Amino acid sequence: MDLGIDLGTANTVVSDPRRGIVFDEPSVMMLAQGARRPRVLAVGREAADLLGRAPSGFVAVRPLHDGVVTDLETARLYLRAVLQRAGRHAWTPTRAVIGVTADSSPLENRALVEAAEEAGIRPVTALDNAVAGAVGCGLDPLERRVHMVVDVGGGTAEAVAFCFGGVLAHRTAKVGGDQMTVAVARYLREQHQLHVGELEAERVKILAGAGAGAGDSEPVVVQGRDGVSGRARLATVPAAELAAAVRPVVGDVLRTLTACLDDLPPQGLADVLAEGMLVFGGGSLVHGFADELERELGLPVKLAEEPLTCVAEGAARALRNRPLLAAYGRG
Ligand SMILES: Nc1ncnc2c1ncn2[C@@H]1O[C@H](COP(=O)(O)OP(=O)(O)OP(=O)(O)O)[C@@H](O)[C@H]1O
Repeated sequence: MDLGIDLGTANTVVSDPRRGIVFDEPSVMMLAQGARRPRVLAVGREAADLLGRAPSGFVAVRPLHDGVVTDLETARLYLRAVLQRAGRHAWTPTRAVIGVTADSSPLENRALVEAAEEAGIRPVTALDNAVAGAVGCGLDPLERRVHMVVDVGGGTAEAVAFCFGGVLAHRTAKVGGDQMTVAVARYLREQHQLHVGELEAERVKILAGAGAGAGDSEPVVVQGRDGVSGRARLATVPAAELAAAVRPVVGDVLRTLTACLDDLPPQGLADVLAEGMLVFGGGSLVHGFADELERELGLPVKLAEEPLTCVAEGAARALRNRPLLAAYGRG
């Protein structure tokens, strides 16, 4: 079995070149703390549904923190449970490419590869999320022309420029979709005197993004608690207002992109100015994101067709591209 794995801080996506996307759920698992070793009770969406209502003795754990594995045993248990849910039997020989962040260290990559090997995957190759996403969108990272891609995840945004088998420049901002959620909640509190929880703020942010094609003033109905009376209340907020609320976070991403562009040699910059940049990851779906980048940077910005799954799809496709893995593989 061949698999491409995008093990993100927020979501895990697994792609099988023959069957398509076989797992696409939140990166969380619920464990029962047994006398000897922890037992996996639920993984992905089922585990996320238990958050905040798990009985005592159950603990929710995430396999990654800030994009890297911090506990080998947790990562191994998690990957094994995900593979089982993805339809892999314990005896099925499985090889995989797993996405990693561009600024992860060799030690951090080694930890992820080891966890995957212990979960029964062999061989495992780590590949930059940016390169995998580019492959998933049909770009060829081995050609001589420089491509630049931007992956906006939950807690980080990464800009990477590459060509001919090597990375020319990469920059990371420690902000992403989760900071946009926080910005939406703060905006509603300050401008509409409406207190909303994190889940409602995220729902509203996603809904506003989904209406992006329907015009700037498509309103979104928000449910919260009135800041003065404390009673439940609804508010109707135009999507454009929510785009304005997340603009400071988009500004942080923009500064990172500008720095990455500044790092490029003149001919590389010329390639990017002519071709534009490709954006993907959940955070890139927020209302007005690609338009704002295009306006501020003055170059074409293209949103991936499948921004949430292109990294896993590209990783799966890369498995059959030996020259690509030889050039960009990281462990
Ligand atoms: N349609 C949408 N509109 C706006 N934001 C969205 C949408 N879908 C997902 N997001 C946001 O995208 C973020 C998660 O993105 P993604 O799944 O790419 O992250 P990840 O790869 O797991 O994280 P990381 O790259 O930080 O490890 C969350 O903040 C989520 O709220």
